[in-house]
Formats: sequence, C-alpha cells, structure tokens
Amino acid sequence: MAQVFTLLGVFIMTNSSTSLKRRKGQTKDQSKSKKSEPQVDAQADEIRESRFSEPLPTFPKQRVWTRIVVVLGTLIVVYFTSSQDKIVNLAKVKDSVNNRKQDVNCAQDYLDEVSEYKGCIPSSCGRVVMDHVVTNEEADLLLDLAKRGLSLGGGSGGASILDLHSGALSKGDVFVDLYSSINVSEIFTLEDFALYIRVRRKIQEAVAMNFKLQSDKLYLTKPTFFSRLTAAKAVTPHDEYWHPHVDKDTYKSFHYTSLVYLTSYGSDFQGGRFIFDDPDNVSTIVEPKKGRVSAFTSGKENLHRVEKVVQGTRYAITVSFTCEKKYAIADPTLKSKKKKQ
Ligand SMILES: O=C(O)CCC(=O)C(=O)O
Ligand SMILES: [Fe+2]
Repeated sequence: MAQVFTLLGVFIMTNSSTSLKRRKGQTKDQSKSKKSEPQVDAQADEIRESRFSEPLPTFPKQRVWTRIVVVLGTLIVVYFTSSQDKIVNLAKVKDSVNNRKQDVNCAQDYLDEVSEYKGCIPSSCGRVVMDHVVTNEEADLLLDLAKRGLSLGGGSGGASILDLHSGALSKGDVFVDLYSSINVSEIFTLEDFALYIRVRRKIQEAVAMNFKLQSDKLYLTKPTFFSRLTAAKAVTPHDEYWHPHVDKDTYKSFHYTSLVYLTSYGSDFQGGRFIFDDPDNVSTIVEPKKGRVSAFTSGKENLHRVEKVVQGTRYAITVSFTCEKKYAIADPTLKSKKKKQ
C-alpha cells in the first residue's frame, strides 16, 4: 500500500507544479501583451492585477480531483489484483513429462535434520513430476486393487483410505482393520502385492535419482496408503483433505513424500488438483493424471493442499520414505495378513 501512496504523492506534486507553470506562463504572456500594447489604460491593468491575485478558477481544481480519483482507483485495482494468487503449472494433464523438477530452498529445520543422514541429503529441496515411472497398465491394476479394497468399507465423508500394510480402512466415520474381518487372500492376490512392491521400488529409485540420494539409504515408512476423494460433504476432520499442511509436521518420520495418481483431473474428476502454496502468493499446481508420480521433500518448503473435488472420484497412493532406519516398514505381504480368529 505504501507504493500506492508514494505514487499518488508523486502524481499530486506533478500536477501542482504543472498548475504553477501554467500560472507563470500566463503572467509571461500578459507581460508580453503589455509590451505590444503600451497604451492600455489603468483600469484594464487593475482588472488584470486583480485576476492574478484571485484563487485559481474551479475548473482546474475539478480536473485535479478527477485525476486523483482515477489514479487512486487504478492503483487500488492494481494493488488488489497483484496480491492475488500467481499460478505456476508444474504439470498439466496434457503434458507428458519425464522428470520435471522444480528446486526450492530447504526449510532450515528440514535441512538440519536430513543433514544427519549421509546418502539421504537432497542435492536441493523441491518437487519433481514423472509420467514414465509407472505405466498406464500398472496404474489401472493399482486402481482395480484400490477399488476392491475400498469396496469393503468407505468413509461417510469425502475421503477414504486403505492402508495395505496395516489393513486400516475407512468405514463410515471410523477406521477399521480390514485384515481382522476378512481373509486377505479373498480379495487380494499375490500379484497385487508384487505389483505394489514393484511400483514402490521404482518410485524409490526415481526419488533417489532426482534428489541425488543413495537409494539404499531411503526406507519406506508409514503411513503409506491408497486414497479415494469425492465431492461428498465432510463428516469427520479426516475428510477435510483440502487444508494446507506440511507432511513432516503431520508425520514425523517423513523425509520424502511421493504420490501416484490413478485417475485423471478433468476426465475422471473435477477439482482435486494438487497445489504447493509457495511464498509470495504463488500456487504451483500439479494436475493429477493416471500413472503420474509426484515426489517432494517433506519439509516446510513444500506446504501443500489438495483442492476440493467437486465432481467424480479421485484415486491416489501416498508412498512415503524416511532416512531414519528405525522408522522403516517392511513391504506388505499376502502371507502375513491372516484373518484373526
Ligand atoms: O493426494 C494428494 O495429491 C496429496 C495427499 C497428501 O497431501 C498427503 O497424503 O499428505
Ligand atoms: Fe500431504
């Protein structure tokens, strides 16, 4: 706003000096005409003198005020429009990207923490989008897996999750343990787990490559889950997925977050874009697309949110990695999930 007032001040000063010049100019002209008409009588001189000593006529004053109003209005519009979001599209659905990376400065606390893990320190913090790590076929199979699992539960609000590791599944307003109520081999196959493990390993390699890490210094960590988002009204706070958050604040163990999208923005659902809320009101947007992987450092440098889904169903997998071995989790296996008696 300071700029607005500075500009306004400059404008008013410019305007008053113009008025002054105009008045000076008038005096000069008058003296010129005096020289060319030496016989002007005393009465006319008196009238001229009294005209110059009078206040300025009202017409220029109106012009000044009109200009002030116009300039002020323009500056206010400029001020408010410039304080609105600036959009950066990191990856749109129509794009097909290999490794589209955007570097950002690491948050100091993230850097301090991660610096303790040799081989797990990013070359720079940031985000990367990759459309060729997970194939379309793998994405379709993972989508089918997610639908099968979620068909046994499903939240009453707009967000449902399925965690293949723990068996946590949204059901109504709560989470249930899927593996305690069913024999897992009734719904999932060995191939499902093999696919899940293959995909998560490919993602781990891709994260390591893009952030220049040693892949074996990264460990899968929890929670790692499938998500299904719809436009249904939120029932519990868990349904409010659209709030800006920092993954590392929510989950202490996270150092790298990755997302695999199983459906596409624009065709399978509307809304639901992934947004990094960057400094200076910049919104950096990733449009979810089937098979697209988005990965980022999990610190405060990557504050983010998911837009509300307004139509359709959005499926994704959150796959998270840590540098801290004690937070590592094993890959899920079909065998270890037995129906509890
Ligand atoms: O599904 C997404 O795009 C992001 C989800 C997310 O922010 C999270 O799981 O922490
Ligand atoms: Fe997140």
